[in-house]
Amino acid sequence: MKHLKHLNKYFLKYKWKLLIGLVITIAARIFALYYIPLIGDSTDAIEQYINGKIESLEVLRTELAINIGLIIGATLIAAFLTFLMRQTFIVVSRNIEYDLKNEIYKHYQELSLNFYKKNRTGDLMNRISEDVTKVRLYLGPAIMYTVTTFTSSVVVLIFMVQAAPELTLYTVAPLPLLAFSIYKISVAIHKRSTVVQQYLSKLNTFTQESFSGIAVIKSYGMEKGINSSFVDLSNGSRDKNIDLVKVQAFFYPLMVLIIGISNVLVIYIGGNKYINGEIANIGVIVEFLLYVNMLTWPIASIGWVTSLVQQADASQERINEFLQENPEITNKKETPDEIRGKIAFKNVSFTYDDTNITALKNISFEVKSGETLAIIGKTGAGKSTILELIGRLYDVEKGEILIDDKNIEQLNLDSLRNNIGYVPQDAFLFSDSIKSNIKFGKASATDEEIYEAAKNASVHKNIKGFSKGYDTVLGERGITLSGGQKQRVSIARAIIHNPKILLFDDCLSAVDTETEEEILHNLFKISRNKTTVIVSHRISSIKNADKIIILENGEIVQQGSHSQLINQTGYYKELYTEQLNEKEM
Ligand SMILES: Nc1ncnc2c1ncn2[C@@H]1O[C@H](COP(=O)(O)OP(=O)(O)OP(=O)(O)O)[C@@H](O)[C@H]1O
Repeated sequence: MKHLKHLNKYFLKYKWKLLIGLVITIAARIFALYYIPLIGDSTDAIEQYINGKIESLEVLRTELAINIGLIIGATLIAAFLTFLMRQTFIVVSRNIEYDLKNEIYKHYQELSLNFYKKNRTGDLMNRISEDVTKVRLYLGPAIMYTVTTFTSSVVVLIFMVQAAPELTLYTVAPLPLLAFSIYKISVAIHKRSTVVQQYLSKLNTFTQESFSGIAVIKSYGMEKGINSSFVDLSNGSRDKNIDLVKVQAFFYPLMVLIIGISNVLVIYIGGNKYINGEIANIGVIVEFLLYVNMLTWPIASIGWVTSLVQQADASQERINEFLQENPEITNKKETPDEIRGKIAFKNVSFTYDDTNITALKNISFEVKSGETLAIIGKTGAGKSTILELIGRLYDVEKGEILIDDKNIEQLNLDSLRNNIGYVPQDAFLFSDSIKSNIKFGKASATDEEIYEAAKNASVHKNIKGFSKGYDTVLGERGITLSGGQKQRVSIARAIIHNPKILLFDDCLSAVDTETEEEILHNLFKISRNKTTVIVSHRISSIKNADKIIILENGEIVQQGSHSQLINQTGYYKELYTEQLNEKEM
């Protein structure tokens, strides 16, 4: 139970509703059980009439009519109170579920990129959905049934002991066995349903991947192979489901068996006692039969609830594990900073935690505010890493990164990030309209501003060509943009953000040289007062940069302007000659 302590703050938040729920539950159970003594009473009245103790049929009728009226009244009140009970406990559990999901989601958003690399997306999703659902079963049904079980048991036992103390002992004796057996079955059900769930996620991942990769599957003619893998997985899933059903099949027969035993005990022992005159009225036996049946579900639910609580505790442990994870990148300064855009790296070395790859070694350079820096180098040289470090997606362990001559870690994180427009290598667009995707860079942007940004990214004409224009929906529900179109929408998003620092990570690779020229020309105009860092493999994209650095295996091997570099032997000159020849061919 120790992990569930995390939820105490929510219990405190909803304490009044829970308290009201408790009072309503107690009242509901008292009214729900009230009909049993009345039935006992009515049976006694009939017995007394048969024995001649009540002489007139009229008196018997009146007594029965009063009892029936009371039973109907009590049942109606109990039904209404039960409705209110669910309205309090279950509604509180839904509210806490909502709060908990928000808490986890907010925390996920604060965690650093490293966290996302170390943990699989499926796992993150499971903890915020499946695990929270399990915790909700503890918050709602488990607590509600615990309260009802406790109240019902106390009320029933008081009624039973009052009517016949010794008979009570015999009749309730098998019930703990019922609770224990249900607990055992619930645990077995839980184990097997976990396996069923695992198979289900395997099946889901498999089908999702095969649908996403359908073009590859078809072009390689792999449909049959994929189909047989799916059948294998489905067979596994079916077998595990059958295993689960086998255990579930025990649940109700076991309950019926144990209730049966209790009923037999009531009739046998109660009957004997009545014959021996130890019990005065036959109504007591009728009452006991009803009590035993009333007790069965609450007692059985002890086992079920225990297993629910155990599952919830395990789930909460998984949730807490992520909630206790501290963001590696933290804001160390509360007051905002004005960013002008000067960037300097001083002997920066950087190693990725997860792969232990040293991506940058002793890197030093400086870009003045408003200047353009270009980075070029072979694949894996560390170019993207430099951009990620400027956006402080990671902190460096060796050396220092300065923005406007201040250590990047001492700047207000929001100010820094709000002043950066980052276009990553793989343009990511949301499954939403093109307009919303561009507006992501500036929520308050007007249509004119959106068109202007798209024009500067040379994608306006393409968008206008779609039948729904800027309202065209992208992604699974909509159209798929070409690689170059995606890159340009992503550039428009960065432009509309109007940041002080623009970071372009090889984001013109999928556009033709003519469009590239056009975009670069536009960028030159709009980035006059912005610092721009462009990563590219094409000399044409970077030749106008104020400074160019050439990276090799994480080290700067050359730096200078285009005119300086083409006159030096090295990678830059080789690439330039190669690309010049390609153009001429
Ligand atoms: N998120 C990451 N986690 C671990 N290692 C990484 C990560 N990103 C990059 N690396 C490693 O760091 C090195 C530098 O990668 P980086 O992406 O910076 O190179 P790049 O020059 O941008 O390459 P490309 O031109 O192919 O994009 C590579 O060896 C890469 O495998």
